[in-house]
Amino acid sequence: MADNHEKIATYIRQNEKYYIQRLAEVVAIPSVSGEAARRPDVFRMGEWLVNELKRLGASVETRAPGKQTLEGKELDLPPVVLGTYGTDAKKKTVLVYGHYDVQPAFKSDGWNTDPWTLVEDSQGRLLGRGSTDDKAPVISWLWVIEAHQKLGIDFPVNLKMCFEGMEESGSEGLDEIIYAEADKYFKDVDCVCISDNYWLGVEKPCLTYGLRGISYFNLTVSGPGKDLHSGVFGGTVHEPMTDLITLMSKLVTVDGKILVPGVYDDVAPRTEAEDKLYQNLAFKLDDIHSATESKTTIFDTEKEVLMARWRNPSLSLHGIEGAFYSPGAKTVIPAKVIGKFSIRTVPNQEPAKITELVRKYIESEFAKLKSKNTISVDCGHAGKWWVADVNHWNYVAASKAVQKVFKASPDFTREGGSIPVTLTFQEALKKSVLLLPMGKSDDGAHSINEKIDKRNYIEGINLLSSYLHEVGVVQV
Ligand SMILES: C[C@H](N)C(=O)N[C@@H](Cc1c[nH]cn1)C(=O)O
Ligand SMILES: [Zn+2]
Ligand SMILES: [Zn+2]
Repeated sequence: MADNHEKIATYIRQNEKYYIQRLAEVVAIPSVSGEAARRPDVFRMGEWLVNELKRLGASVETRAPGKQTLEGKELDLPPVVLGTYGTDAKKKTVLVYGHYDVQPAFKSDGWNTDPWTLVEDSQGRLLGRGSTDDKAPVISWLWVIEAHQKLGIDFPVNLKMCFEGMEESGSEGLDEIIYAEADKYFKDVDCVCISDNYWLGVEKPCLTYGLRGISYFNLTVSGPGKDLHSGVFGGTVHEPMTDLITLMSKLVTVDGKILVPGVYDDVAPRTEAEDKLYQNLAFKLDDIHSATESKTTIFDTEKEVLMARWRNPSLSLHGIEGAFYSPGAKTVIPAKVIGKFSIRTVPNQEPAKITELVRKYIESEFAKLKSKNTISVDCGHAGKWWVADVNHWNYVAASKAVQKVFKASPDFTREGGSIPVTLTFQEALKKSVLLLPMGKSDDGAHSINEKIDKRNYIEGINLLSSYLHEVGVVQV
């Protein structure tokens, strides 16, 4: 196996240009799940995966998750792509998951280059929307298959792949498919691996065993029957924006404390064992300063920053639909505005309870305004937090793979982001789920100038391959 590891690693390094060119191909497909106009591109990206899987000899099935209403239009949800490579009863079966949709991106947001054209800069960074989240990790599974074929090396496991196109928009319909297929398509799965998050810092690889959940809210304030002239009607009507901004200002303090009563009640108390976890991690305040390109952190110690990210809930205000936001000076009173905010949830918070607390609080604050406008509060999508057992052989195998590829033992980390399907896999399949990130903390996922470092991409392919080989030799 040692020889195979070296052979594969050498082959992958030699084919760096090919892998970059293939990444450029998929970055050029603007598969934004959150924009109705981009839905055909999400489908196109799904088809790209289907075709590549077929080219590599995998058997491919798709599942249609149904329909959704977005921007007033009824749209088909993009397919869940299911690929199977190998069905040898003597081998372990590894299920890998990733998503082929991406966050929106506009050059005018502040990108230095066109978000849909992969650009390699002088520092070896591969810039483009979806480069790190999650296109490079998803296609890397394909390159692992291809490298084995080119080298004539026996594939170490049976691989089942599940790629979805709605992760950035709440994974609509996916849970139902996983539960329905638990005893069918996913029947023989022994463990699950997801590559869709980031190293804690920029130097050291990590394995991730926990995620926060997310409850995403829409707070709608409606008033006049149409947008109004502020010179004619300003001061005469209750303005939806004024109500909305008043309500949104009551959700969270400037230092991140959530103001919704009861929201902290179910947060798990800290333990001594947990306190020790924060020691000796490869994480410095400089890492968050470079990742945020600022020194705007609320906390001044690494431990407080990590606790805020991993084990405490947070509430972020994201935007206002219907508000005037363009350059210029339009003197409008918007008739209806929708405030968007989300709460990242942690053990042992329950999404249903969080929704009720938020609704009750906003309604009581709105009543105090004595406005004649109307409001509605709804939770657009919610996914639960997840924590895994790091002593499982799945983690041991991944740890050995990291050691082989990076000559370092990984940190064990939790993550502030959310991948709700992680918990679904754990609960529906009753198997260990591992997060094996490829990218770094400063990759700028969801932000402008998103990138993955060339080294992380290329060695990431190696890492996924080594991980499969380590799983292949596990005796249980
Ligand atoms: C961690 C993962 N790569 C990610 O970015 N997840 C998103 C999921 C999401 C949920 N609602 C919208 N997007 C995230 O954590 O924001
Ligand atoms: Zn992602
Ligand atoms: Zn994402």
